[in-house]
Amino acid sequence: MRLIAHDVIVELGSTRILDGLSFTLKSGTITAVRGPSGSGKTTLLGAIAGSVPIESGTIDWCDGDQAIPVPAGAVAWVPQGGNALGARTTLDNVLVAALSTGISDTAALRRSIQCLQRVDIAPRKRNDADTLSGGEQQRLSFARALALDRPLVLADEPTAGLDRANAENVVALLRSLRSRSAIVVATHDQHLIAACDVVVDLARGA
Ligand SMILES: Nc1ncnc2c1ncn2[C@@H]1O[C@H](COP(=O)(O)OP(=O)(O)OP(=O)(O)O)[C@@H](O)[C@H]1O
Repeated sequence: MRLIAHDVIVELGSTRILDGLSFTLKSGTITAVRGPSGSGKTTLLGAIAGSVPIESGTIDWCDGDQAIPVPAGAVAWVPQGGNALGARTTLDNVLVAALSTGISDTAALRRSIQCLQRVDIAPRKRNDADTLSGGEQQRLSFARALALDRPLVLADEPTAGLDRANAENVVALLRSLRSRSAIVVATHDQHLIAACDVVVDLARGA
């Protein structure tokens, strides 16, 4: 799978946020989108995911000879600061994602436990998500993304606010996901950038 962006322009209100971006992402790679605060990193992830409308240009999902708009069902989004339902258990949070893929209840439970083990928070599975630490919540977001099992993973500042050990865990997790997905991270973190295969530099949306 390749994702090809050509001359992408995004305007929000009267401001041009992305100004003619072109790049290619490939399955099996981790791409870092790097740039100063306000340069448009989150906006770019949103444009790829389809949640931010594009003024002009194209973002195509290419599988074999076919080029189509990025299917909503292809994207797993790991938002900055996590996306847990705080008053539900850690397991429920992952289960919701697993069940949304259409697998059976039994398979969803099995997959959810595996995903929690993979991010090393299975011992907290019965605890409400809002009792998890910041690092654990970040890992829970990844567990949800893993449970969705999608070919494109978009992670917004996945190591922000984490100590070095937790940030290293996230980097290891991203690298292990790489074999099955294309991964894009918006980040300022030099350690994470060093672990990526491709770096897209953004400055004032270009
Ligand atoms: N809905 C909106 N309407 C107008 N401007 C917006 C809107 N959303 C974002 N912006 C502006 O677009 C620019 C890019 O924002 P974006 O969040 O993509 O930057 P970023 O590089 O991810 O920043 P950070 O590193 O601080 O998270 C910023 O100047 C922001 O204020």
